[in-house]
Amino acid sequence: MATGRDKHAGKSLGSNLHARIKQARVLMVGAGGIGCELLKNLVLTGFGEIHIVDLDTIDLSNLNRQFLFRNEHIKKSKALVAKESAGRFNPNVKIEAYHDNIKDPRFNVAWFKKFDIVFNALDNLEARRHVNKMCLAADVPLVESGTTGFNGQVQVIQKGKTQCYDCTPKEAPKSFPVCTIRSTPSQPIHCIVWAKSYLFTEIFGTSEDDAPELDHSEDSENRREIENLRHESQALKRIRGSMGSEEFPKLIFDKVFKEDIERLRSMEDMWKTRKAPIALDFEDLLKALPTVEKNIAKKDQTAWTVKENFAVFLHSLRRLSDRMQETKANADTDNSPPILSFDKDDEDTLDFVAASANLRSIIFGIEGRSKFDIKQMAGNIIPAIATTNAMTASICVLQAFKVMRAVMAKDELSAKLNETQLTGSSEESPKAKVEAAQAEVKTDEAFSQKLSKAKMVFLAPNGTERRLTTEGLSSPNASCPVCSVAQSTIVVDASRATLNDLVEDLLRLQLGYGEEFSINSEVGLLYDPEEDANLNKTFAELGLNNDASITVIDDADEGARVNLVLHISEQRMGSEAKPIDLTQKPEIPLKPKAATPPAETNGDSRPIVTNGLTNGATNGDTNGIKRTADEAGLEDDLDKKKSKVAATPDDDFVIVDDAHDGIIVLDDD
Ligand SMILES: Nc1ncnc2c1ncn2[C@@H]1O[C@H](COP(=O)(O)OP(=O)(O)OP(=O)(O)O)[C@@H](O)[C@H]1O
Ligand SMILES: [Zn+2]
Repeated sequence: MATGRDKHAGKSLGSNLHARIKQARVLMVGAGGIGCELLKNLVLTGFGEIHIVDLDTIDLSNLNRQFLFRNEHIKKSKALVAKESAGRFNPNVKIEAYHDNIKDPRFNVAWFKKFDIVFNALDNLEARRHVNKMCLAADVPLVESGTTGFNGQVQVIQKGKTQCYDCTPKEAPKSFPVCTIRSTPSQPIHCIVWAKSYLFTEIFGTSEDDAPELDHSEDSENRREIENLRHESQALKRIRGSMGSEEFPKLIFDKVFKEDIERLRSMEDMWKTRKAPIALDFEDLLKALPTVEKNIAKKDQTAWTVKENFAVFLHSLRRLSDRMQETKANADTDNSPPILSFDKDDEDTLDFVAASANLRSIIFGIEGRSKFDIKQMAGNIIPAIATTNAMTASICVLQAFKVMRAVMAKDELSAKLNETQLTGSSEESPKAKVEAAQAEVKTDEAFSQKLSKAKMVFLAPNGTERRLTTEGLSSPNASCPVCSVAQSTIVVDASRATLNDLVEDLLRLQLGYGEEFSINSEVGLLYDPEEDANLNKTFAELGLNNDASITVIDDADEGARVNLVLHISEQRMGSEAKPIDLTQKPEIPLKPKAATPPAETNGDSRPIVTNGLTNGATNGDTNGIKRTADEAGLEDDLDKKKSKVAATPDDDFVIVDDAHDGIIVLDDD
């Protein structure tokens, strides 16, 4: 029976679920904006054992919303400080913290299997995808979440039952064609990307070729200009050599704000339907310099005039050049040449990018932006909102309750099954076997039925009918390259087994693969019919060690099977034993014939959230009319809850403010 600190949680959840939660072992990946809120919720609800992984240290800019962190924690590990701060809320909870990347090999499939449930509180696509894969491989439920500004999203993922994170394609971060940026800007963002990813990097960094914002694909419009632009960059690089000299600022200025502009302007075709750019004059602006306020760079809320931008440009260029010269002087001669990189929180780099972007905007007749706005745009900052994070984190926990109910249903039936087996006459009897199979099906059904109460939840800005909207969980996408795959484990003696053993013995002979297939590892292609250079290399030579996985892609024209993921378990085997073998022969279904139509794309690293009305319309909540209890799956517990809210709460939540014991059960239908 729940007492003391557990009383309310115990009453809200019902004693069975509450007791199970106390036994639960959970993993939380990411201890940032959502993570801090989530950890507090998990600890206060009474989840028994919580493991936290975060690779980062605390930054000043985290403190406004990551409330487990204080000034004195800056530069310390997020995971360790989060553990320390949240641990004080409930001494009964065991917390383990790891200051590490979740992709580290020590967090392998066996390690993931230890958890009843995993929560993602991450900020990037790559890590989200990795955890998604690990949870699929370990068959552990995952609660995935993300926020952007006022938008939030929570998704429950369970192998074989629901869509996984990769069932819907995700868009790569937004990029711009290189010609828009370099030749025909029309919006402030184009000039900001130019200043940050081209001008700044050409003068102080490595080449622009690496900038993700620039799309170098040579379509018909791009191709014409790209060659010229290469010449321009090379000329700029030559000027870079004169950094530190008196004439350096003028050389740069004349190059990018005068000569390049005049060259562009001379291409008359380009300006038939666009306003032609007007070059700036260094000497004219220099004359106006004495009239510019000294601390203009500090005024970050208003758009500066042309002479103010010029002043900030000159001043920041000098500061950055001095920094470069200084690093160069102190640099070890063996090391690669010093570079600076743009950082929105580095005042010198921000001033330079803001002033250069605005000067270019003026040239192209585009509206200038304040330094404050440019900081947001150049840093790709969508303001993180503490309230959105808090609401999203609480929805994660509400969804986790539903997952835990499903887990309980599974536990219960498995326990019964074990009992029957123990008391049964003979384990080998056909009757016992049939009973065991039936019980397994029943367990799976009970699990699925409970899990189907979980929802995909969207948090959208005001102005829609409801701030929170939900959608039932969809079944896995049959063509998903990540979850609609067959999986198996292979035991490998890495020093003896070659790729050829895998191809010939295991895949062709044992699993019946034909000629057309390829094998990929995390680092890329290992084998296909044209790429046989690795065949004689051993697993050890190919860097395929314990816990690595490889994917076999069947490319047969007819009857191709779904991708096969093979997890490697390294073992030393005697020289007479096969150096590579399957632990169990996997069933590999055929690929579905018709591809499912592409689902809605889901934004960049954090999910873009569909707006509330759309969701409402697709999930039966048409025009804000509330679904009936039956539609919402509440049929049998609505009455129970009305009479006595917390005594035996079962599946869904309805808002019932019970005057007798003051407990509010939340509506998340
Ligand atoms: N591969 C990873 N392994 C472990 N932790 C990760 C990994 N990738 C990201 N994280 C962590 O996920 C958290 C995400 O939190 P959040 O979105 O609030 O970002 P932030 O860096 O704290 O803030 P902001 O990006 O807004 O400045 C961060 O603490 C980050 O360190
Ligand atoms: Zn999937």
